[in-house]
Amino acid sequence: MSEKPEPVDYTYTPIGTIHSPFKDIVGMPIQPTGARGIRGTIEIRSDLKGGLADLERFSRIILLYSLHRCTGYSLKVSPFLDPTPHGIFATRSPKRPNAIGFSIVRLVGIDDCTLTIEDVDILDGTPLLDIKPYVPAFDSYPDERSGWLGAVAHNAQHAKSDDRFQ
Ligand SMILES: C[S@@+](CC[C@H](N)C(=O)[O-])C[C@H]1O[C@@H](n2cnc3c(N)ncnc32)[C@H](O)[C@@H]1O
Repeated sequence: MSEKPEPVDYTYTPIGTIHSPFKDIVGMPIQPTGARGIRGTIEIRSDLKGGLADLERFSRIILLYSLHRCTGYSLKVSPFLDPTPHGIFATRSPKRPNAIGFSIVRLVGIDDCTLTIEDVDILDGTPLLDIKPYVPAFDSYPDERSGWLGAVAHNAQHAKSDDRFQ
């Protein structure tokens, strides 16, 4: 019988900090589609500046960040867009076993270690873990099934967060 591997803990050091107009997790956009044109900035650590080379030629970037104001989680949640509970991994709810957020934002410009971005659904002061270029040829599958979100995803354009994940 093969032995079950021991789970390993990983530690990540943030590569920078995301700044946005949102100081409170309540009453803010729940996805970038509901934050069109809302501007923020990212301050990248100065020792990582060289890694920003060539990024300005991409109009969208993928941000992976720590949802640092969340503590704890439930395996079933009633997400913002549906009163019916769903398994946490079938939702984008912020309270998760590993509270990692994912947003595809517009890259407006880069000045030294400061990135200006738009379509920001992220709290001010959020620690940034990684940036990847958004590549439609890699990352877009518009004809795939969207589960329970298929019928309601468009509501994210207007929905605002409440206190259910505080
Ligand atoms: C529904 S989550 C979606 C985030 C991301 N677009 C995703 O899909 O992973 C967005 C909500 O998380 C909350 N939030 C944003 N930044 C956060 C942070 N740093 N810590 C805790 N909650 C945060 C806000 O209430 C926001 O409306």
